[in-house]
Amino acid sequence: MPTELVRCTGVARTYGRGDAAVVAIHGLTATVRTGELIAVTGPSGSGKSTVLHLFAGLDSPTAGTITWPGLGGDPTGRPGAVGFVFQGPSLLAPLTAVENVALPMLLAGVTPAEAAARAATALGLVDAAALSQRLPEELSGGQAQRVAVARVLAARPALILADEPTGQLDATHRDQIITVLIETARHLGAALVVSTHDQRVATRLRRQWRIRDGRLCTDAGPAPVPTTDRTAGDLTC
Ligand SMILES: Nc1ncnc2c1ncn2[C@@H]1O[C@H](COP(=O)(O)OP(=O)(O)OP(=O)(O)O)[C@@H](O)[C@H]1O
Repeated sequence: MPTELVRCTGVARTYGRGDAAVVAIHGLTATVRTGELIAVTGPSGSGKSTVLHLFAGLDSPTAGTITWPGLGGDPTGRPGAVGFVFQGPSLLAPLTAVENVALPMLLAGVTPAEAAARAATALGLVDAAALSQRLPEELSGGQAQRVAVARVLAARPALILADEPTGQLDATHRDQIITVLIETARHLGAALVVSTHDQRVATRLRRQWRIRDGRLCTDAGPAPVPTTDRTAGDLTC
């Protein structure tokens, strides 16, 4: 029986106030369960990153509620529960690639020896083993993105949130990264939520969510969502 990892009810996120207010997300009622593979697509500025940040507990709703039943509460207080691949640069500048990958595991209490072994394996999975001793400033944007993916994979989270994880990658690495994210999620029994502009990435995932003007919709994509896979009453607009 899949476990509910994230449950959103009537969630809105508004930035700013008054005339300057931007309603990034509204009326979001959705659930993410273990084992689900979800693509979040939509135009630039439609609210994809906001949804992922809310799911991670990195941002808070201005209306509605978010709970994390299967994670035991707000994931920000639980190192390792959620893995987040950020859209922009996120590696810590003073640390080498392998140290960046190992750090979240060390913070979660993994022994240094095991963290080192898992970091090396994860870097290999994203074709970045040869980059392990480089500092972030010595990596290209795409190489840094692959290291950031390795950092999440190695930590073995229950919920993997990836915000445009292939945006800076060539076609070969794009396919490799989405494959390794899917295979790792399946192996862990984790849920994977990927925001992307790239339909070739979106179609690799089983559920398709489309966001338009801050509202979450289903989308008749190449991987249509079976009606039994929906949360009743949500995801329509
Ligand atoms: N910190 C902020 N302050 C004010 N407005 C913001 C802030 N963050 C996001 N927004 C606005 O919220 C809306 C949704 O932004 P979001 O980054 O979630 O979109 P997105 O779909 O991820 O875009 P992209 O595909 O370009 O990354 C946009 O109108 C954006 O300008």
